[in-house]
Amino acid sequence: MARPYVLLSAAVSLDGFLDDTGPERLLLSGPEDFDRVDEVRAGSDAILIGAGTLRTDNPRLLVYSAERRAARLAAGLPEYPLKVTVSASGDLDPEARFWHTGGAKTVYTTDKGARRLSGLLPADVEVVALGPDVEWRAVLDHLGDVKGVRRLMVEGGGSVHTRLLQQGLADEVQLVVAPLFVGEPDAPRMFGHGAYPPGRMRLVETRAVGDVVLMRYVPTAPGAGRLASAADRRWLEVACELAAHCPPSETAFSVGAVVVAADGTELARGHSREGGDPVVHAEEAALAKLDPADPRLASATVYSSLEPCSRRASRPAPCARLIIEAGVRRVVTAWREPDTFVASADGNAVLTAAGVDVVLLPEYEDRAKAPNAHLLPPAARS
Ligand SMILES: NC(=O)C1=CN([C@@H]2O[C@H](COP(=O)(O)OP(=O)(O)OC[C@H]3O[C@@H](n4cnc5c(N)ncnc54)[C@H](OP(=O)(O)O)[C@@H]3O)[C@@H](O)[C@H]2O)C=CC1
Ligand SMILES: Nc1c(N[C@@H]2O[C@H](COP(=O)(O)O)[C@@H](O)[C@H]2O)[nH]c(=O)[nH]c1=O
Repeated sequence: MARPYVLLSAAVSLDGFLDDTGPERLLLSGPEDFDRVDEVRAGSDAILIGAGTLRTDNPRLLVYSAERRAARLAAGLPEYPLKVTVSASGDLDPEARFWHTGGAKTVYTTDKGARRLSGLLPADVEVVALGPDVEWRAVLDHLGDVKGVRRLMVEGGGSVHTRLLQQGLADEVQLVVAPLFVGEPDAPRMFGHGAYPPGRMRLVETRAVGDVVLMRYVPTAPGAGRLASAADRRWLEVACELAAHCPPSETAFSVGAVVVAADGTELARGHSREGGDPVVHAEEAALAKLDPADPRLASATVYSSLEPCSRRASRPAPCARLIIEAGVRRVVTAWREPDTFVASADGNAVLTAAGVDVVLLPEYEDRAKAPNAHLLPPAARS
């Protein structure tokens, strides 16, 4: 399962609105920013909007620069990214410009919505019925697994942005603030009410683009239970990067680990053989940096590039036990331990039996394996 990277993109007024209540679409971006948006579109495999935006804005959602379209073709990509919309009701105007411009189009809808749309839309539009409801995880899984979308740009509107962020499914927010006011209480906002991931997002870039300011944020708060969030993927990537920086060894794995509080604060990180200790494991090194009485451990997540060990010769306590004793209730890992040093390692099962939620994200397995390729038989290296 390879879910796409999900980038939320929008422009808001200084008082936080996405649009006004007038009949015309409010242009918040200036020419320079619309050109930047065009560039982001050209770098995406698909562009998604909610049915509300389709009905209100009647957008085309094209890549307007001929050079960018030519570059896509030269790279072996379709001239235009796939256009995607999501509608529970199936209340979509077949005359809308969305259907009659650009390249391929897909609609995600309910079984009921699909019945309503049957025979209405142009024949080349794919209608995907996802059951009684449209679950965002199902949409993203279908886009990744079936449509081969790796990078998805979401261009609103407010309901779609809100749901994706609240469900922990947004990998990045690109928000532009435009120097004007809307001042209408009923105008749509970028984000609505409800429960958002806790804590602070991480600011990764600010840039003036003409008279607007672009801010790029990435999520930090781990997911909950056995469902993986976008932030989980980012932290697991950090663990895999740490694994790549371990002192090399012929007799032990290179592993990276990060301990992250529920609000997205990094509590500690560690890697194999850290600090000149030839046998220390990544999770052990990270947990050793924390006060065992730290109250944040009970709701923290441990990210480890390799399944935590359940048996070891070098030290009495395996990492699965250290994690359980630390009071941590959630572990995210990329790679099940192979039989290289221990037969039938079962750290994930030990953790699960102790009530810890274990999330395995096999799409990161190759990254976790990379610094360990010399320890694996050729067939198991990727
Ligand atoms: N300034 C900017 O950058 C942008 C501004 N906008 C503005 O935003 C406004 C539109 O926002 P909004 O009204 O919130 O509409 P949205 O575009 O967010 O679409 C909401 C609709 O999407 C469908 N939908 C969303 N989630 C689901 C789900 N889980 N299951 C099923 N269907 C789902 C529903 O369609 P259905 O009702 O058919 O069931 C729902 O009504 C417009 O005024 C537009 O101009 C939009 C984009 C960018
Ligand atoms: N108004 C607004 C945006 N609106 C987005 O652009 C879509 C229309 O694109 P197009 O069909 O190419 O004209 C529209 O439906 C909505 O998703 N985007 C922005 O970056 N800045 C803006 O100020």
